[in-house]
Amino acid sequence: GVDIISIFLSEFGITMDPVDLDPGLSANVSSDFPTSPPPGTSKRAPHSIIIGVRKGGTRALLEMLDIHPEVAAAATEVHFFDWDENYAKGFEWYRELMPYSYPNQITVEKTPGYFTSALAPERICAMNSSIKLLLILRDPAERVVSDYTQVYFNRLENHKPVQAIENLLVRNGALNIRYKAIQRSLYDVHMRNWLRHFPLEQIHIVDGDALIRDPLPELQKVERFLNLPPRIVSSNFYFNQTKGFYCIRSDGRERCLHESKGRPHPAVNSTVLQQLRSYLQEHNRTFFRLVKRTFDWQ
Ligand SMILES: Nc1ncnc2c1ncn2[C@@H]1O[C@H](COP(=O)(O)OS(=O)(=O)O)[C@@H](OP(=O)(O)O)[C@H]1O
Repeated sequence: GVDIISIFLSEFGITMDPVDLDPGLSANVSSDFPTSPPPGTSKRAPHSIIIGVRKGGTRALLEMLDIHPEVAAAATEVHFFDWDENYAKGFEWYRELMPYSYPNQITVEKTPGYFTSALAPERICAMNSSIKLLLILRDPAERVVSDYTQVYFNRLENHKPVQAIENLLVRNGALNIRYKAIQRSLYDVHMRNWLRHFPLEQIHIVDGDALIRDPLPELQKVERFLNLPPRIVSSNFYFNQTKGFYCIRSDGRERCLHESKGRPHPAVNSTVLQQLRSYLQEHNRTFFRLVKRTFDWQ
């Protein structure tokens, strides 16, 4: 049940878990916003939430969706539904953190921790049971390595000791399935929790690997899901050779995501990686059945 998941998730890796630093874009975005709200705008509860997954490409998805003139994106991660101390501040506190938007716009926030939070689904459902949810997922084994890499760099920055990924993935010769990064990649476990509160049709899954290779088709699917008129076009994206990722061109400006997005991953011992992949395989299959769709995660 839900409690078992949360106990399981919180049991291991707390000490190595960073506050989720997500600086967003490297370009100066704040200068776009005037100090007083534009006439005719207001702060409104989100019409859609990007619920995760951590390291799935949530920042890229939000920034790319924000190209759309009818989208108003929250500037920072809010962590309202997954952090009890924020949830206790109440709904008005949450709404205040939303961007000013015009009546024809939809408000979108992203907090990657919602997907693996035991309580976020019922809390979001209590706010708005017909809200449209966006979930961006990538190959769950690759996600584990990305998660490790994020923690690794945060620890380096904070002058804390770091470990090789194999030391975290393996305990006493076996795969350490209690490692938090692995737990977060059990998409079937978390998805079940969401499907208890929302019908599958209300959760659109964005293929995070496809978004990296070619963002436009994934964004077009999101436009349709959100009933937005098609406004995002191929010239909104250009491949930056130095970064090795697509960057955004919009309103006459070009910008890439922050340098913490798209970091090189460490090489993982192939036997350990194989152990990880075979452990995830059964969970992936269950997940495909749950969402009535497959992904090329192998
Ligand atoms: N266009 C573009 N530019 C840069 N990075 C991109 C892009 N599209 C997707 N990604 C992938 O996004 C990964 C980070 O995911 P998140 O933003 O969800 O991370 S976080 O949970 O908010 O920390 C990040 O993971 P890493 O590669 O491990 O750094 C990227 O692979």
